[in-house]
Amino acid sequence: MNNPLQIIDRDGSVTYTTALFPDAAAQDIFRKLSDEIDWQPDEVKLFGKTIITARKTAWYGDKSYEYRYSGTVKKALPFPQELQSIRDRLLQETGYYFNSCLANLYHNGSESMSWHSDNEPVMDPGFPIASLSFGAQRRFRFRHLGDKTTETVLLEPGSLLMMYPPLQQHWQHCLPRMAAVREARINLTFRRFTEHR
Ligand SMILES: O=C(O)CCC(=O)C(=O)O
Ligand SMILES: [Fe+2]
Repeated sequence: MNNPLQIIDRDGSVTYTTALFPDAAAQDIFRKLSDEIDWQPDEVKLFGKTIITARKTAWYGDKSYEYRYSGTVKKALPFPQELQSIRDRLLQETGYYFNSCLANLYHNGSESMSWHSDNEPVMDPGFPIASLSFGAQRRFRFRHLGDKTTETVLLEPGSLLMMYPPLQQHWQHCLPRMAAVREARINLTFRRFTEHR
């Protein structure tokens, strides 16, 4: 693993590490996750209409946590084998034990994720979010809510992006479209769900 690069260092912090998983390992993980994850289209409610996204997602957790967003409720599935071993590796590398994971599948560069912060009340605000990338390389952007400063990072396959608190209170992020990208990308965001409510 290479040394982490500091992307943001105010109002929270972001570090980026290339090759947490080297090329061959990252490709192997991509194949396994393609098969293993229970990919489902996402339902997003916008202005009272339900929109089915092309991007697919799946949500995993230690317990069947319920996660409400955009007018829908999701129940976490138990961690499958490959995802479990990736979580073990993250614990070993970062010292953080993540009890949930949201997986995203972007079939090509036409699929994206718009500006948002991951500040849902059910997520532990004192815990970082770990984001892993496999498959196609995509740009990732941050925008400060106050002064609108932006930062851009290219997310390479096998890389690890760590977002530390209180980043989600001050910055938004997005995954823009990249029309030229033909290949699929898998993203895993490991999070800490609050158990006591
Ligand atoms: O695909 C990505 O890199 C980001 C996904 C994301 O921001 C999220 O799931 O909250
Ligand atoms: Fe996010």
